[in-house]
Amino acid sequence: MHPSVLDFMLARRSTPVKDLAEPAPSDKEIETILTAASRVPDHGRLTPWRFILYRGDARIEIGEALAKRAVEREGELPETRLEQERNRFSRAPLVIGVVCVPKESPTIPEWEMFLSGGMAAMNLMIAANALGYGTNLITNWYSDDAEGRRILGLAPQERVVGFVHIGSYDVELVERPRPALDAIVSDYSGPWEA
Ligand SMILES: Cc1cc2nc3c(=O)[nH]c(=O)nc-3n(C[C@H](O)[C@H](O)[C@H](O)COP(=O)(O)O)c2cc1C
Repeated sequence: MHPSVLDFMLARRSTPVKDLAEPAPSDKEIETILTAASRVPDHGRLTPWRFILYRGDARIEIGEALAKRAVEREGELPETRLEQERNRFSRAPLVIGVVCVPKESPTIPEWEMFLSGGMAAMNLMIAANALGYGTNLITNWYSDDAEGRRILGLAPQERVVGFVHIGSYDVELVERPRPALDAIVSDYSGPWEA
């Protein structure tokens, strides 16, 4: 591995969505980002994912629809909350939805298709970061809601891997605690026993 890739991986972190601003990646950069995102392990070459670009006015229309859906689910809501829902997809200049598209397979479990989707999302973020953009993957309530997914353009059988918010930023990224390796790594010590 090139040392700069390792340095990047050892320091990478997400950018808070509130700090993601214009300019968004250009069309050419988006193509590069999505080419990298498509280059991931994929058991059986099923391509069990796709990408949806949310940009421009579409983000405003989605916000209105999500605010309406939030009221359907929860009843009357304060204006501050409605404003939060309206802004969900317009806070960052570009949001890319990573969508898992389960494929029929006699041998490959759906679980592995989701894992491949997660890898696509990670590659997508790394590529955007390598081009100098900040990223943050969000799922939120609308990923868990069939009508929310429909509003966002997903078919009934599809699921959200994550909505990757992307933009430029000029803030210092604050580090967060990371797990200590000795808490999560061990040598194999035989079959599990309860
Ligand atoms: C599958 C998944 C879903 C997430 N959904 C949300 C979310 O809905 N809202 C949120 O504030 N953060 C969410 N996060 C966390 C953000 O991505 C968070 O900023 C990120 O994990 C920060 O860690 P990092 O700096 O190591 O990238 C989610 C993370 C994952 C992996």
